[in-house]
Amino acid sequence: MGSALLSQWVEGPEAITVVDPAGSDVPDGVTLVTDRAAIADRNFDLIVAAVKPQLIDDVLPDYAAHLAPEGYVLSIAAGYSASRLSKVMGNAPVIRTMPNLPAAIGRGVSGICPGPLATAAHTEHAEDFMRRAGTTITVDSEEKLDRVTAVAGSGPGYVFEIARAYAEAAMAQGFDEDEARKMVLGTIGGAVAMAGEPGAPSLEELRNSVTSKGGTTAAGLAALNGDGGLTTRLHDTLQAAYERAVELR
Ligand SMILES: NC(=O)C1=CN([C@@H]2O[C@H](COP(=O)(O)OP(=O)(O)OC[C@H]3O[C@@H](n4cnc5c(N)ncnc54)[C@H](OP(=O)(O)O)[C@@H]3O)[C@@H](O)[C@H]2O)C=CC1
Ligand SMILES: O=C(O)[C@@H]1CCC=N1
Repeated sequence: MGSALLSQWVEGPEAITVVDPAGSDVPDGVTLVTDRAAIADRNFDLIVAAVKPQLIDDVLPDYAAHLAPEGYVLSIAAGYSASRLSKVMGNAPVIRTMPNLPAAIGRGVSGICPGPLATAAHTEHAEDFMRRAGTTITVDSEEKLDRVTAVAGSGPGYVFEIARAYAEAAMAQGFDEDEARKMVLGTIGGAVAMAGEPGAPSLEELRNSVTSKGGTTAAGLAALNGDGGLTTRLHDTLQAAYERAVELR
């Protein structure tokens, strides 16, 4: 996820340093450091915590001394609370954000939640910074951010899985993989773009506009969600993701 954001942030004017012991590829213009000793005497206006939540306690304390006096920490980690991170970073100002993977093409959706000691200026900076990777929604509690995580952070995973299953079903109808992918992604992309047009009807109205009485869509929809099973499954999906975020706090 860090690389996805980096691909957009690199277009801006800031000098960016990535610390990655594995030495992964970084875009031109970004400084890669594999050993923290290389930045021993440097301070940063912003430190982005982009490791897995389970690694924060081990990794982040080493960076507390590298935060500039007016700086803040921006965490993209799921669940891990801002107050816990602030303590780990020597009582630093923290803002949590929850991006999602289409940030890689500037089409992400990022929740933002100011944490302990974050000033209005920090929040404004975080909003501007995350807007470079797509749209943002600022929420006033971490509880809400963990729900953004369930809906949007993990969301591309659900969408890719739904598209994969849809394509698999298309292949069972006799199409090859390329044909199935073209039809499924074209259909999803076209429908989503139509629903996103300014002044578009509600999602329910749009669904109804495809559904001729006694026709093929009605037959398909009855099988898809006639018993409400899909709706229940999606409620369960978001709840499970939210509960996992709570476990990671
Ligand atoms: N994936 C997603 O769609 C989203 C992820 N997130 C959050 O982003 C964070 C990263 O997740 P994700 O990108 O999926 O995980 P990845 O494992 O792909 O990325 C984590 C990166 O951190 C590197 N790393 C490991 N140890 C260190 C260290 N000591 N110092 C610096 N870098 C280190 C890893 O290197 P190596 O691979 O060599 O171990 C890896 O490149 C998580 O906190 C997650 O909750 C948030 C929103 C969406
Ligand atoms: O699966 C995860 O934990 C991360 C956070 C949201 C998306 N991916």
